Amino acid sequence: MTQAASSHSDSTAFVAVKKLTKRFGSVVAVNNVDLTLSRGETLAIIGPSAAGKSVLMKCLVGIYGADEGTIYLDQDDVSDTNAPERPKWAAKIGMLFQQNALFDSLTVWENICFRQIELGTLSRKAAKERAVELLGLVGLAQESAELTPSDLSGGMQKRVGIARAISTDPELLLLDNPTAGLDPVLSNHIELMISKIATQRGTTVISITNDMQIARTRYQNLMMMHDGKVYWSGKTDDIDDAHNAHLTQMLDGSSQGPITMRTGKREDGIFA
Ligand SMILES: Nc1ncnc2c1ncn2[C@@H]1O[C@H](COP(=O)(O)OP(=O)(O)OP(=O)(O)O)[C@@H](O)[C@H]1O
Repeated sequence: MTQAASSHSDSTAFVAVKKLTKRFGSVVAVNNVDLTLSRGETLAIIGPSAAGKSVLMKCLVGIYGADEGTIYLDQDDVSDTNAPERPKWAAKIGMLFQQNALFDSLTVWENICFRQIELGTLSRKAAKERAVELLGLVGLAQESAELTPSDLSGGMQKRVGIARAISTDPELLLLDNPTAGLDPVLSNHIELMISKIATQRGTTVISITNDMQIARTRYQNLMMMHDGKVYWSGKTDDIDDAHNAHLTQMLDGSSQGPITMRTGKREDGIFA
């Protein structure tokens, strides 16, 4: 994935982020971040609060443009929000937002196929059929289709959000904390479902999580962010006990600032 771990050159990369920086006033939310992923690869992004994880994801989906650096998706330059290639990518990216971003005034099925209804790419009848099919895929009963988000539990809302994110059969799936606030059993269930979707459809998945165990077991690659920077990135298979202990400490805040990982991959000059 990232330069340290990928065996692919940038010309074959599906996601290629180079020296990306995004500021809000004096806050450097994303600071000189590099990220390279091949098509069909999965990546977990972990890091403490305000690390820049969500802002990075919002740059990828096109909500924010790059202040510096570039974002290429399948070799299309989408660094700016108004890049000519951006509209094409709107349909090729599915995203689950941190708070699900479901519309309370719409039914579950209308939420799931919101985009298709708005753009008129599906009739309402076809959209409902598609939504019901997706409900089955995320493990919800078809009777849920006529409910509204406020009728659903947090876990069910997450599933509806994921169903909406995959409703266009996206090439790139971005998930901002798909298991936040859920109990471990449900978290595991949802992550298993995401792995299956990615494998069956060949989808490239980038997911933010606060759970090291899930990151290590369900994703091929891991990137740790802190203060807008990448502090570690590599294959999850390469994470040994020492990495795991240090990364977990950074994640839960019990380690302050830069740490030395003798066995770690050098990234951003932090690890020796
Ligand atoms: N729209 C915005 N305007 C101003 N500052 C912002 C905006 N969005 C994010 N930030 C700031 O950018 C920094 C990174 O925020 P981000 O949401 O990416 O963090 P995060 O790693 O996703 O954290 P969390 O896990 O708590 O969601 C934070 O300092 C945040 O306050």
